[in-house]
Amino acid sequence: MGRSDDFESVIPLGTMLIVKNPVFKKPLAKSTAFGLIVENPADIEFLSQKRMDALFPGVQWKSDLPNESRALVNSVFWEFHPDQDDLEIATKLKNVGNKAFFENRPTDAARFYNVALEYLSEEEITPAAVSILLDTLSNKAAAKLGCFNSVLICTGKILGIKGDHVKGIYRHAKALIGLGRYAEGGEFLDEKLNQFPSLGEECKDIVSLRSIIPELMKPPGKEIIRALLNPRPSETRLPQPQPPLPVGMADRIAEFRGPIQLGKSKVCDGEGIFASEDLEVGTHLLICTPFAGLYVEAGKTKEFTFNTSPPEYLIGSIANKIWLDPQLGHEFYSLWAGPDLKSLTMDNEEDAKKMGRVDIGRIKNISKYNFTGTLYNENDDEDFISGGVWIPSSKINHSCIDANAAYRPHDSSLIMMVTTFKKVKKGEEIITSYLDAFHPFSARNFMESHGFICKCRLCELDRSENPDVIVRIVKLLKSLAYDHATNLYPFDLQILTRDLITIAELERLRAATPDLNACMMSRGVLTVAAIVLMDEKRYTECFAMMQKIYAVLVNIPPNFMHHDLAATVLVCCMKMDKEKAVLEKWAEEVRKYCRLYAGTLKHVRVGHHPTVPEDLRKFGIEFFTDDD
Ligand SMILES: C[S@@+](CC[C@H](N)C(=O)[O-])C[C@H]1O[C@@H](n2cnc3c(N)ncnc32)[C@H](O)[C@@H]1O
Repeated sequence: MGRSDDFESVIPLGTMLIVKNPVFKKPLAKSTAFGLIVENPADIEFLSQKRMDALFPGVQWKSDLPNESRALVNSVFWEFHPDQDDLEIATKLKNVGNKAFFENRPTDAARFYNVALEYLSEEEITPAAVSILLDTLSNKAAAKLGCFNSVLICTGKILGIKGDHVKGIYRHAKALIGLGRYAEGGEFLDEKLNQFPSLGEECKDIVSLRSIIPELMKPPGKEIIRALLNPRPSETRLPQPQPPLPVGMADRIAEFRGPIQLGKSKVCDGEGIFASEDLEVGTHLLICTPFAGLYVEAGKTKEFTFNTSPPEYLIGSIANKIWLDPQLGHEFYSLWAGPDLKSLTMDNEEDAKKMGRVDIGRIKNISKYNFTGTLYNENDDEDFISGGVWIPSSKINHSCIDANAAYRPHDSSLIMMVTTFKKVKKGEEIITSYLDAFHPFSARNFMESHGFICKCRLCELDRSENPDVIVRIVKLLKSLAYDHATNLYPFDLQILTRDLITIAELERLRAATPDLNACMMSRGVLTVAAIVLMDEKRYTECFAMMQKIYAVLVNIPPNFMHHDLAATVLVCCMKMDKEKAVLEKWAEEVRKYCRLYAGTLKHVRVGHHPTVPEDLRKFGIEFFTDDD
């Protein structure tokens, strides 16, 4: 719980703990101090002195602190005096709970509120205690971030005592909305607003919550899609996160499911997601919030990882969430838990029981095999951390080269969007790429990262390739002049000629399967094709090489390069005076990747060819269309 130098961040002296499976160890390998650790939050039960007295009357606990020790620790710990009454104690615990909540420790907050509630009997409650009980329940409801079923229990109690409790009404409606029960949330608010007409005046938040419900019931609009896709700033020395969503927008984004359904996967033994109708390019399939996620700003990652690591943090959040709201376990444990654990299903009675409990081993596996996000580098405080586990998108399987949909988690809001980047036929499986295809075969080790052997066309070809050819490809790629450390190309005609011969050999080595020639996407080849040949005005050669790059590129989920490479082909076509139909075709490719990657055609201004719209006008083509 909390920081050890802040006495109110730990539970007060005299609180009893029932601890199952405690272990005396260091919390992290790098920690200097040992502590009594439990991995599973469900293995600790906190009992107030009051509840202990009620459960075990007359029992004298030998472990009471000796006076000399008490004098030593008095400045650090806190406890209740014997002359304090229940209401005072409950109030103090509630306030400490609030403090924990504001310090972003919602689970600690929930524990303090639980102990506070032990001092507030709901049966024989005095009028003075009503307000503190309502406050505590209401704050506990707010602390249960994302644990909406438990929130409804708290708010149900509040509204049973006081039907017009403003925060209770607001949090009840928020929980119904969080559970996707939008219509019910709307009806509930209408009923309350009718019953208590002054409510709208007292709480503008209730009125604005009511007003966004119709929007939540529709597919997301363009403004939301653009904000979610808003790219990371380019041209910065350090990786920068995407711009944050406009204030208040996250509340207006609903969980969204496009025309998809679950089914038995065609690429693995488990489940997958399938198109339930023919899908166009750019169809949004999913918008969802993470079950557990983490965003840490650049510059704060060292401080964050002092006490924990990102995987440990996620495992802890998931465990706490299921502990606070066991019903959430039903959804979470339906995810793939790796080759060594049998998948659980609610259809099986034994499984169903297990799905309401905190099972740390299973949580660890599920977090590992279903994690999406930036990889965290322990030594780099200047990079941000963004990642998590999203339940709906976790059902999507992988192919290095034949993907048809892209994952796009927004860096700081952690809202995930999945969108098709190819046409998909009804009944076809939705496939994404967990890792880009242009990583060499040796780096695409899915056994290590995800517990499976990828059998996509590219992996099968790489696997069956003569080892000498693989060694040759690696050697050829290394010999290209592009310098990865400086991002520079040491231009000289002789060097370029040598590189062109090397690239021609790379092409020949995969001549039978040009769309599987992923080394055409390496930085060395891309720099020669898209920058050096273009600068040299050798458009015919540039166009020919870009065609080969494009054959690979179209099968890879769109990233920051796609629109710029399409624009390179388009510029070559203009320079070569190709017919208008060809220019139209490539202009449409540029538009497609601008929309897919950034959600707006204006993205054409970012990259090496910002004047494409003006250049196209000379050929009678308008780049910007009415729908942007
Ligand atoms: C994020 S889950 C995908 C959904 C999963 N198939 C399920 O049943 O819930 C990732 C797991 O799916 C399986 N998987 C995904 N793509 C695969 C592929 N191309 N070949 C074999 N297994 C794959 C692996 O077991 C992997 O660890």
